[in-house]
Amino acid sequence: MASSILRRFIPRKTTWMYGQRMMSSTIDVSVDEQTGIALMKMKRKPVNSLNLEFLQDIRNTIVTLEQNKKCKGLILTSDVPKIFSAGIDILEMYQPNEERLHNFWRALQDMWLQLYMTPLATIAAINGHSPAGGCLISISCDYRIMAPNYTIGLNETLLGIVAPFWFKDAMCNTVGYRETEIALALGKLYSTDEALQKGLVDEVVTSEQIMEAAQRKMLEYVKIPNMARAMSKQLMRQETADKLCSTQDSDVQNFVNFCLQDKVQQSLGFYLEQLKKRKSK
Ligand SMILES: CC/C=C\C/C=C\CCCC/C=C/C(=O)SCCNC(=O)CCNC(=O)[C@H](O)C(C)(C)COP(=O)(O)OP(=O)(O)OC[C@H]1O[C@@H](n2cnc3c(N)ncnc32)[C@H](O)[C@@H]1OP(=O)(O)O
Repeated sequence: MASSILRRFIPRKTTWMYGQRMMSSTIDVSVDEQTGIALMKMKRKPVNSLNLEFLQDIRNTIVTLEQNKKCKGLILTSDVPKIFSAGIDILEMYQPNEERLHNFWRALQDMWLQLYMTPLATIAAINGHSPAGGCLISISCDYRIMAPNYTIGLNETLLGIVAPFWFKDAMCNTVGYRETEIALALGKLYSTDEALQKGLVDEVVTSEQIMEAAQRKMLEYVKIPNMARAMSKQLMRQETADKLCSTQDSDVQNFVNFCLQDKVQQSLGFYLEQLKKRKSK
């Protein structure tokens, strides 16, 4: 179902499959062939930040699961305590190698297109903080369950950078135009309760209950006739995905030009310093 455009790039082969288990250094995946449900745990320590190779691994895993005839649904969660994903690895954008920067953004686009449009049913079990790119992964799933006392949102402006149009579109599709406008301007990180209230997440359960809740909800999804469910998702999302598909090259170039500006580099350097200072307090 994912359009042929999404399959133009062959992902790196760094994920190994042992029967119903797939492993890479950053991802652990198991598939329950009885239920058709796969569980993907992100484990790029310390904070599941998204660098080039991790993004390729995530996409590669989704492609492999799509090819598994027995797999119908995917639950995404984190193996890192208290952090779902800290978003993009800021070190990919700070003082970058230009060629790698191109490849990095392309990998982010490709991962997003694969996840957003996958015919698999997807549930994010958000068991930790989920800023920026972490929020993007969450809102690209079909359903979100979050544990209490964490934060989620598109906080890019706090770093002196701007969420690209496709982050904005995915957010708008989730919480609506006005809420997105406010959220992006303020770089708003929502508490779990606020996120539930605004519809950024669909359900809140304790950390202890989150996997069970995700499994329960996923059983509802995989019970629906597969093709009908996948086509209804395509109906809702294709237009948004096509907007990026038709402008991928210029989006990479805009990102690279934006990142290489002195002002942006200064902001990123400052933000990284703040992160380190906060830690030493
Ligand atoms: C014209 C426009 C065109 C195109 C668009 C232009 C621009 C592009 C925009 C790109 C979109 C960006 C998306 C993003 O995802 S940006 C990243 C945003 N992420 C964050 O702001 C999160 C920052 N991190 C935190 O808030 C905390 O770390 C967190 C996740 C709450 C965890 O807290 P804690 O458990 O206390 O852990 P530490 O803070 O001590 O962190 C441990 C360790 O990890 C480092 N780190 C944290 N986050 C990141 C990160 N995102 N990237 C890289 N490194 C990170 C942190 O510095 C610590 O490092 P140390 O070496 O000190 O151990």
